[in-house]
Amino acid sequence: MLSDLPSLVKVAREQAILGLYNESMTKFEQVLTMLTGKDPRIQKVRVEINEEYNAIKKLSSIVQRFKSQTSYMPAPVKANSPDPGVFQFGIPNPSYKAPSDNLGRFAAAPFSHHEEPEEPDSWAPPKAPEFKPRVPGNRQQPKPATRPKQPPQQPVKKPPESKNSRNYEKPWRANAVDPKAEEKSKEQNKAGTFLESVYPDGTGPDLDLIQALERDVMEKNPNVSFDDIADLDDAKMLLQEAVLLPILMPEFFTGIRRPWKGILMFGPPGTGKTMLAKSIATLGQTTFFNVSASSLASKFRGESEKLVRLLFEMAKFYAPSTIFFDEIDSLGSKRGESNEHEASRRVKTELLVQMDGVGGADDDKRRIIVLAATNRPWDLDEALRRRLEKRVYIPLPSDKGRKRLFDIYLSSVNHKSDEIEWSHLISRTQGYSGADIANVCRDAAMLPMRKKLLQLRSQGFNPQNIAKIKSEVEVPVTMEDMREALSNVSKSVSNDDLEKYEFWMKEFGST
Ligand SMILES: Nc1ncnc2c1ncn2[C@@H]1O[C@H](COP(=O)(O)OP(=O)(O)OP(=O)(O)O)[C@@H](O)[C@H]1O
Repeated sequence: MLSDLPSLVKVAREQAILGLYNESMTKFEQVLTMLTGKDPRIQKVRVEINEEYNAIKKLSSIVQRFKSQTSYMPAPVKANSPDPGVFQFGIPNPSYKAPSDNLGRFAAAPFSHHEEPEEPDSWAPPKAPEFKPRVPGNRQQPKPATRPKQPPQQPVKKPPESKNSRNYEKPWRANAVDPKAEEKSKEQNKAGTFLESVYPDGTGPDLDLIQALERDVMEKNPNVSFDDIADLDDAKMLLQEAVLLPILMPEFFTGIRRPWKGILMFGPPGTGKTMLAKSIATLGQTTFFNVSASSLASKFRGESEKLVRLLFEMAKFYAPSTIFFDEIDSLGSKRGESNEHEASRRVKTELLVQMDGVGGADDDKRRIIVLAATNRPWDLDEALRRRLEKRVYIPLPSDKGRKRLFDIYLSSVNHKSDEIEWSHLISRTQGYSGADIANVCRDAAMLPMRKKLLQLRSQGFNPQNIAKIKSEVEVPVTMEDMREALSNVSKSVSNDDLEKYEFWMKEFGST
């Protein structure tokens, strides 16, 4: 991971030189996020990069301020104007709003605990004069016609090789980061949390995002086994081969045999795609990150790209990891308002960049598995589809699968297995998804209680009456209950949709 830093810093500097400050700052932010750990050498580099970042930030805000002058309406120059020559920008447009820092919170106070005076011997950004727009009231006070003073040009000196000066080449020299020490500090970091490694002093600008990821997205142990999932033998086999083997025998999966960048599970809703992702994470003993792609673009609006970046950083930290994007199509398709679309476009771009890094030469990158699921594969953005190299169809359960589903879901309730007409249930539930069958079983298991409650209706629902029926509701589920439940719960997938899945599978699917 650290091996990418020199090139990233180089690009960031070049962008700064070209005046692409926002792009440059984004790169520097990336670098700062990567510079984690308590190793004093890494921290030293971090401080130096942070200084460089702050200098560019300052420069950027000065430029922003200059740009904002274009929002001023040119004022008619009066012949007897008391102050004709100071500024030619005229009267401020009342609707004008100062441009907010479009970098958001990340740039608001990023890693800025090391504000130091700039050192001219290393890298002194040219200082532009501070521009203060005039307010109309100021026109009364005449001022001499003058241009804002330019600061004296500072000669750019070659950085001396002294111990205390900042030399931007130094950190990336071979001996700057000792690989062994890096490995060790990595191990030390792994003892703690990602948050501790990013913010050793417990606070930082992205604290809330990292906490949200750790709280809502990360599951250390999803605890779902293949046995909990009915049917889907082909999908299980394919996922084992595509996901688990590269973790277990990484030396084999190199070159053309490199692991897949991402795996897409597509098919009707409620067929066990999420369960499969969890079971793969459990089997490979990986940390599981369960991300709802639709909430990425809405809930974390404005911060979604950063969230994606942090997500992959976190996944590397806790590697081996499985990142599961549910409803991945929501990142590809256009939706409603224009700003919403823009937000999802940006987050998708970041996702593509991050996915390109998965499976690379870096050990941690190899041990990240990206799984995604969708019920609408035809809505998937092409670029995303290309990265999701393996595309697995998760169909409705077969006859055998439906029998297994009934076994799984009725096993937790008392039922008379001999009296149940299994063949009728199996044929009657043709076209039902796993989730539909779970609903049938739940409904059947609730029926005895519902019937009792109906009897109670006339007497009223009070604690005494409820206590009376408690023992009476624990009766076995019968075939009659199953029939009734079947008439209450319909299938949720249409035949038209099934045809669409088959068609898409033929066109883009993998076997
Ligand atoms: N093959 C299966 N084996 C066991 N349970 C299943 C199976 N398929 C679906 N289920 C049941 O359906 C519920 C929903 O499954 P899951 O969330 O994995 O489906 P999904 O395909 O991810 O659905 P969606 O596309 O709507 O997100 C599960 O909690 C489980 O109760």
